Amino acid sequence: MENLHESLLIRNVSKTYANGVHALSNISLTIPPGMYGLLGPNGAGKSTLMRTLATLQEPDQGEIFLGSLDVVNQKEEVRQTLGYLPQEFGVYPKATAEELLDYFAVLKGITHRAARREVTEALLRQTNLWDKRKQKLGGYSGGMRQRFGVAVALLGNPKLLIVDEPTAGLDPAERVRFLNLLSELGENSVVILSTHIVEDVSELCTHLAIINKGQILLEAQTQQAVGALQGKVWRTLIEKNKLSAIEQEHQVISAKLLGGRTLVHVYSHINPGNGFEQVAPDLEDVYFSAMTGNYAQTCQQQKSEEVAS
Ligand SMILES: Nc1ncnc2c1ncn2[C@@H]1O[C@H](COP(=O)(O)OP(=O)(O)OP(=O)(O)O)[C@@H](O)[C@H]1O
Repeated sequence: MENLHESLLIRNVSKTYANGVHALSNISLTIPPGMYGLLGPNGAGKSTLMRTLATLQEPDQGEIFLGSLDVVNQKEEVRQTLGYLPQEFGVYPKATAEELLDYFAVLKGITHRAARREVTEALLRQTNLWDKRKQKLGGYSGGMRQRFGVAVALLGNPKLLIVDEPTAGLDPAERVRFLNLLSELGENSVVILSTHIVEDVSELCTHLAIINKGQILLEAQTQQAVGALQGKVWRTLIEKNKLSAIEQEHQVISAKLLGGRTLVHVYSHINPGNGFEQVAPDLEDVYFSAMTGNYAQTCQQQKSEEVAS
């Protein structure tokens, strides 16, 4: 069993906005220490959940516990141990990284000057910004700004670190640097990475949840989720105009352009024939299978096979 007294427990959380959008419908998740991926398309409800966990908005109903802390009713205590890197992270362009981090450290309650110098130096080194500490933030690249955001979020050694869509807009090299930084973060705190980019989760997160239209479609260990599709994913490369025929005959997981043709992945318990070949499943197959409802079918089938044996 996971370490529940260090975990983040989300129980039956719902949120409906004034315009009637059900952003979260009865969400329950158990998030253990370590890297956890919350994966879903635009509008799925990820930011609503992240802002709720970050005590910036309230759910209509439900409970959230970080260890023994009640996140909904003990906001101040939670904020003492929370790091949050929002989707839009604004910085003061005229301040240097060193100045602004020092300022945020004061706000976080690190009032002793020597202690503050030690903490800010350690964080600027950890985020690989030490050499750029005297540069104004207005001149930082997107990736450097995101890493500075992590330095701010890590002030005070948070037990809960929330990172909302961090790699959107980063170039490939900056993205890799940023993901490497996240992967080095302690295993003792809960780190939630909210994203619509499947590779971010597959490269980093031991556990994940897939969310769509305010509902959790899947909550699993990443490796196990991929393993459950073993032997059930088949691919073929076709001309684009054959896709609708394939869609009528098979359960299509995904279809994407590859060198002018269309690479199709389908879900099937048996060899679909017709030039399909079996392919080792990956997290993208899990994601699209969950989105199309095929993943739930896999789990149902596995359960009935277990009962039968
Ligand atoms: N303040 C708000 N008022 C009304 N509706 C909102 C508000 N914030 C979000 N929504 C709606 O709630 C749903 C979930 O939005 P949310 O931003 O949580 O999703 P998301 O998964 O983070 O998507 P994105 O990646 O596009 O930010 C969407 O339909 C969105 O339009």
